[in-house]
Amino acid sequence: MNRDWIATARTLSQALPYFQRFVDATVVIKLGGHAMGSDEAMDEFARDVALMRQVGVNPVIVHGGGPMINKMLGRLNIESKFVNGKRVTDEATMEVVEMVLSGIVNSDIVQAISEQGGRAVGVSGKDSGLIICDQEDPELGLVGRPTEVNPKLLRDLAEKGIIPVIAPLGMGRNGETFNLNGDTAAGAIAAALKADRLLLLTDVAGVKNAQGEVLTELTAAQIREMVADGTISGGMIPKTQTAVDAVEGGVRAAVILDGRAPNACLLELFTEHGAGSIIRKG
Ligand SMILES: Nc1ncnc2c1ncn2[C@@H]1O[C@H](COP(=O)(O)OP(=O)(O)O)[C@@H](O)[C@H]1O
Ligand SMILES: CC(=O)N[C@@H](CCC(=O)OP(=O)(O)O)C(=O)O
Repeated sequence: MNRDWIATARTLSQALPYFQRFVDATVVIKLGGHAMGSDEAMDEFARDVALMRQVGVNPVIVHGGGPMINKMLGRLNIESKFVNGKRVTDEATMEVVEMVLSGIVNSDIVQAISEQGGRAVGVSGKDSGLIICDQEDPELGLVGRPTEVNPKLLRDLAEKGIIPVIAPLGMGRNGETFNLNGDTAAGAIAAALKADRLLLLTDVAGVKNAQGEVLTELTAAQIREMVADGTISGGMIPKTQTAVDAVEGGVRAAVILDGRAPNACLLELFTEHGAGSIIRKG
């Protein structure tokens, strides 16, 4: 018999204890815009998500789309400005953000999962009171800070085997639409669901120290120091902050990993190897 088939059967057999460990587990996956490099990467991600559902995991997808928003704002000659990894969002920018996140990125992910045989439904944090926000900081304009998350919709979907795909938007108390950083939205949802894992998929192998080495385990105290001394900067600031808030909010563990690596989610969940930087309650 072809040796490759033997290896495949063996791999499946070795995954059994991991499949058993994660049956009924809730795994919130944040797919960053930079991790959605190509159609092939998207298809592979979608296949991994469909497989997770097939073996009894409840995946909940929260996506970003920063690079796609930048591109559309560029086409419309609207300037992009970021403060500590968050987009300064005026009304014109908010319209474009909502259009790109809900209208393009969200539906692309839903379609990709459906093509792999998964049942996915696209929503935003504005649907069914999922994410209620206050303004985070007047300097950032219409950027929200989640104050209340109502995960009932997500539980109902999970019960029916449906995979929610969530655009990071929030609703203000007066009906305003807020732009949320994708990591922030994923962390708030993971905490509300008391998820077993929060996987933050990005375009680096993990959190790097000043020497450029990936740290496989990190504590909240280490992260605070690395943000203060500038070792962690830009988009990695909300990402690490999210990981800390999530584990302090009841998520078992958060992992920052390279979403462009082949089968990144499967590697992390179903093999001994693991991947990226893990943050546990410390
Ligand atoms: N200490 C660090 N370790 C790893 N990446 C870092 C660090 N500090 C800053 N970064 C930057 O953070 C980026 C990831 O954040 P971001 O671009 O917002 O990703 P995403 O679009 O996936 O949310 C990396 O590409 C890297 O340039
Ligand atoms: C407030 C804020 O910054 N919102 C983000 C939402 C998208 C996002 O988070 O995209 P990535 O995960 O791909 O970076 C933005 O406007 O770019």
